[in-house]
Amino acid sequence: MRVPATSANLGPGFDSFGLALEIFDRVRARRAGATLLVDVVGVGADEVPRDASHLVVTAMARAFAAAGEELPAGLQVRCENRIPHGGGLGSSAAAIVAGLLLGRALLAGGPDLLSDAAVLTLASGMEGHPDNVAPALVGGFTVSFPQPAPSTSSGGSATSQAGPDGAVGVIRRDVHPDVRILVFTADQASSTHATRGLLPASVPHADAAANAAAAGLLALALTVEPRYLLRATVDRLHQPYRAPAMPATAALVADLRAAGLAAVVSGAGPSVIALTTQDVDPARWERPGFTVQQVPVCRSGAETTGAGDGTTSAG
Ligand SMILES: Nc1ncnc2c1ncn2[C@@H]1O[C@H](COP(=O)(O)OP(=O)(O)OP(=O)(O)O)[C@@H](O)[C@H]1O
Ligand SMILES: N[C@@H](CCO)C(=O)O
Repeated sequence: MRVPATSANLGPGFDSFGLALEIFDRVRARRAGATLLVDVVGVGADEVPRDASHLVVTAMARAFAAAGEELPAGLQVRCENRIPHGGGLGSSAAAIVAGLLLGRALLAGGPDLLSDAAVLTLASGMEGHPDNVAPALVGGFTVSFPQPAPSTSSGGSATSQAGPDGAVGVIRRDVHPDVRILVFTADQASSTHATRGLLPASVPHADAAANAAAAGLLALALTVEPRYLLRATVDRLHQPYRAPAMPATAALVADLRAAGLAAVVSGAGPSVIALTTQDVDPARWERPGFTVQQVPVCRSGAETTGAGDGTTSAG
């Protein structure tokens, strides 16, 4: 199967907004032999485990467990990775989504046992937030939100909290065709877990209000009114608190914004994306520590292709 990179938050949409990008990890799995074999090539190959603790395998096991089954002992998994690990481009979400979808595909009657909605909720639970896994699954621009539990949905409002099962909903839209995405991939890695620890437990009301206004505007700017992109990508909830841990990222975002480009920290950083309708030469923005390229939005999300021989692949 092939799963896209994703950029989460997009400035003000902390833990909710996400965008799928045409940079792909490709993963294959098949029932074979009597033991688990994990083969990894590409980005991060020297750093990830080759046993059942590999994130793709963990997610496959989670899909089997959700169907009341155990992961088969004999399994071959091959990962060809292009999404940088710890870069803020959704590598862990891609691994989780790949594992859950491959696990479902290898289960007899998998799609009946595990709906797409169930996969989204399982993936969000594993990742800890839905904003990367949602676009990795469905592509495009996504807004994720807590779903009220079915038992409480009648009369529920848009402000309902997540149900007891932590169910997640998603709305997907195509990005306006004039919007181009520049991706500044950082050479350095940064742990999302660590940089979430930099965020305060509470924020000033004025900052929350500013983010609410920007997030609403951004949903419109990305889909119908791109001229508002710069104003819509102001964030006061996470980027200021993370800036001291990634000064080069903060400086790049500031420089791009000063030039009129709607730049934001990608996910938890340290990579950066800029959203623009201008015809920008990426070479003009080359910086030490970053690789810059224009990347199309991935409209399709994760794609699975069964080989019909017990092999399931994405990509
Ligand atoms: N393809 C993969 N295979 C196995 N493990 C992976 C894979 N991708 C990510 N991981 C695990 O997830 C960690 C990175 O996750 P983390 O959430 O910190 O960063 P990210 O997902 O790249 O960035 P962000 O969540 O900000 O978009 C890696 O260090 C590794 O342990
Ligand atoms: N919303 C998450 C995204 C991580 O990719 C965060 O900013 O921590």
